[in-house]
Amino acid sequence: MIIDIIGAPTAFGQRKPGVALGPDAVRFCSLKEKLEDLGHQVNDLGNVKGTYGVWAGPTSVKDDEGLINLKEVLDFSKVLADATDESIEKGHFPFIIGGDHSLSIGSVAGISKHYDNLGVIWIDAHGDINSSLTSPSGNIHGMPVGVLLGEGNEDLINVHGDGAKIKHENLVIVGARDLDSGEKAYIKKHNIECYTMTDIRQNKLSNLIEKALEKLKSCDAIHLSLDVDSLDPIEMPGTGTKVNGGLFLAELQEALTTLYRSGRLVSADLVEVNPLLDNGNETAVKAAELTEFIFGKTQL
Ligand SMILES: NC(=[NH2+])NCCC[C@H](N)C(=O)O
Ligand SMILES: [Mn+2]
Ligand SMILES: [Mn+2]
Repeated sequence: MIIDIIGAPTAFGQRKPGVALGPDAVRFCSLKEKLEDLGHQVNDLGNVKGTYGVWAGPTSVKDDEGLINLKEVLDFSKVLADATDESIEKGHFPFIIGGDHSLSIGSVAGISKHYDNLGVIWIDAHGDINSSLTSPSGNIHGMPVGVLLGEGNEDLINVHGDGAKIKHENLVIVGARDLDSGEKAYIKKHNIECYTMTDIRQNKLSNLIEKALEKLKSCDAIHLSLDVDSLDPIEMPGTGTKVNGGLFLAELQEALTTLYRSGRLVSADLVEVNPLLDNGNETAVKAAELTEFIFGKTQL
């Protein structure tokens, strides 16, 4: 396939410095060469730039709805949506490296324009399914799934086309272990497919990915959104909202192999690598290794 690497160095969706350095930290792990070795053609499109630069900084402000850095997130989302839309339009596979998880508002908006029934597999310790009404923090990186489902701030919902970008039945959350009370209620109310860490320990991750693919069988394409905090902090120390009791690298590699073999992925985000919180560059190195499995690496 033809892969477009799109760096999305946004930090506006949260309040810890460093996550905007994620795209370069991952790309510097010979990412392009690694994917070329797997037989793909790879275009590194560099980093997307919003009007407000990359640093949220201490000037972050809450608006009336309690959202932090709304205008910056909105601006970045629009620019990124144009980039992913264009990549899909060309028949390429956009691979977006973050940056914080608010970037998925834009990346998925651009991709979803091309499909009637885009499925999303969201691998994350968190649900990211808050809205301004339920968010405990005001950080928009805790809200992208909510926004994509059509909840919360209208301007965010209407990025790159009016209204919701995905349907409740086309979403599967995997690896959840730190859901806010409003998120738990929302997931139950809308009957959203959600595999917690307990489910994963009882059933095995790759089996649950098979189940997710079955659940999404009527989708015309699938987008993967991979938050590195889905992995245990022992594996991924360099990320801003760590939660103990997470995935191990080997089981996620196996699950990504299952996803790759399905042939149904059309796009993916890899988010929340923060080099300033890392041990050396360990998290970015492992993120680059995981990326190889998204694109078909085998161990034999
Ligand atoms: N993409 C992430 N790391 N999200 C963390 C969200 C944490 C918390 N649920 C919040 O809404 O503030
Ligand atoms: Mn997330
Ligand atoms: Mn997370």
